[in-house]
Amino acid sequence: MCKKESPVDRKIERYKDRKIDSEVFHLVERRKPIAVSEAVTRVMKYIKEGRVEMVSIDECDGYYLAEEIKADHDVPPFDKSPYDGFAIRAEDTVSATREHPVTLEVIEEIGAGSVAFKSLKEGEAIRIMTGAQIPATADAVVQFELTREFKEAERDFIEIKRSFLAGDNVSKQGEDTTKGSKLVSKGAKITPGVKALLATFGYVKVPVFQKPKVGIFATGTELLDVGDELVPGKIRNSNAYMTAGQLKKAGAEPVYFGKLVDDFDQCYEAISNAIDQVDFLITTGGVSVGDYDYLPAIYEKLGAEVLFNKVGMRPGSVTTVAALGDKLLFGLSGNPSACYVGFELFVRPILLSSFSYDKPHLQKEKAVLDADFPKPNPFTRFVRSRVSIKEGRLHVIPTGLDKSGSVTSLSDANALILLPGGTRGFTTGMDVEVLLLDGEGSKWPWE
Ligand SMILES: Nc1nc2c(c(=O)[nH]1)N[C@H]1C(S)=C(S)[C@@H](COP(=O)(O)OP(=O)(O)OC[C@H]3O[C@@H](n4cnc5c(N)ncnc54)[C@H](O)[C@@H]3O)O[C@H]1N2
Ligand code: MOO
Ligand SMILES: [Mg+2]
Repeated sequence: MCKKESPVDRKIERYKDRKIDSEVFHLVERRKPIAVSEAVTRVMKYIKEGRVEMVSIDECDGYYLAEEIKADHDVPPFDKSPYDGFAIRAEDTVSATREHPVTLEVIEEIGAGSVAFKSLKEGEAIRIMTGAQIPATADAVVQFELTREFKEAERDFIEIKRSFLAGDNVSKQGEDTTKGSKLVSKGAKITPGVKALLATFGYVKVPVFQKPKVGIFATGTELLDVGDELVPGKIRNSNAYMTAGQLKKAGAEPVYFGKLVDDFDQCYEAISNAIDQVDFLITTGGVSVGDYDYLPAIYEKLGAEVLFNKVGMRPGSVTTVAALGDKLLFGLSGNPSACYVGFELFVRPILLSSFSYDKPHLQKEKAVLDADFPKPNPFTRFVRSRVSIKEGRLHVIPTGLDKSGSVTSLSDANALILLPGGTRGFTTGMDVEVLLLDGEGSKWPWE
């Protein structure tokens, strides 16, 4: 029976070329950190426009438009009444005053959705409701409140005590938009307001970018399922659920493949089988330099090109991205805060770019720091934080323990304070940069 390779044997084999003399192996791989902006740039070289599909208007919320929306007719499509009242000929009211009102005979009544049969002659009015098409021969509308109605010999009349001009109280055809106008760009997120336009212009089916399928594996022998009881040495897998939530929020479809124990062969097998089933693959954990951190060796065996494996940032310095052909494999850190930040900085922008969304990166703003942050920042630091508006200014405060292993600082965070590498000693009241987790995004927030 052949002996199973130990993690140390495996490292010796992997690093044998990095020998500095005949005796000494570097069992710890030395990684050279690159700047966050450079790392994001390397990922963004892999942008591919997403596939287009038609979805029912009932199901299109949260998708991104794959085509611009253009008005194919005027809105409103006809002159219409903005009030409940009477459609009149303005010229009939020229002499109307409080003392000498004019009297008009009401010859027909129309509600919204109906069109008048009769045409107005001098001295006549048509009772009209809000939204109804203005009769061809009318040119103004008088609200009920400005008239006095009366009956005489079984006929209906109104009295008007002031004059009106042609066009008064008429919502003109095309006043909202005219046929041919560009209204919403390709790549826009479908919001309730966009849906109103889709419905207005008859989109029973909406052309959208398909949600990319993004596979998730959580690696770690210590991981329990959510429903498992805690046992010594183990923790529940939170990253898979967090990442799935981030994917859904970014408009992608998470495909959770489950958790993997730290065993090279099992991880390699599962990962290589999953790649063809998804557009992107995320793994969490196992990317650092530990004995059971197998992702680097798995990328090597897959023949994937590692775009980077060390970024000058905290948390998430070990975030690794590899490309297998044109498919990206995101090796996010196992530490929950590092995993979260790695997703927001590297995964989210390429997903949004595949929808032609023009602000795929987190939105950068300035905020007033509401707490001291004395720690030094050897690397660019992303502090999980909460922004709020106080007296018209954006304020920010960290949401909890600032360690990459912290999970509790994430629940309340709606921003990341961005502290440049090489700085220290931020104090209450200072201006800092923040990246908004729920903002509309930015084209490029990096220097
Ligand atoms: N000698 C060194 N050690 C470490 C370095 C280093 O440069 N030299 N980097 C540290 C940094 S920075 C980070 S971040 C972590 C990254 O570790 P991995 O990405 O390899 O992740 P694991 O080792 O698998 O786990 C780390 C941590 O996260 C917990 N974890 C893992 N998966 C999950 C999950 N799905 N849900 C919740 N928590 C999870 C795991 O139990 C560990 O506590 O490495 C440092 N070490
Ligand atoms: O990758 Mo680690 O998160 O920098 O702490
Ligand atoms: Mg590790």
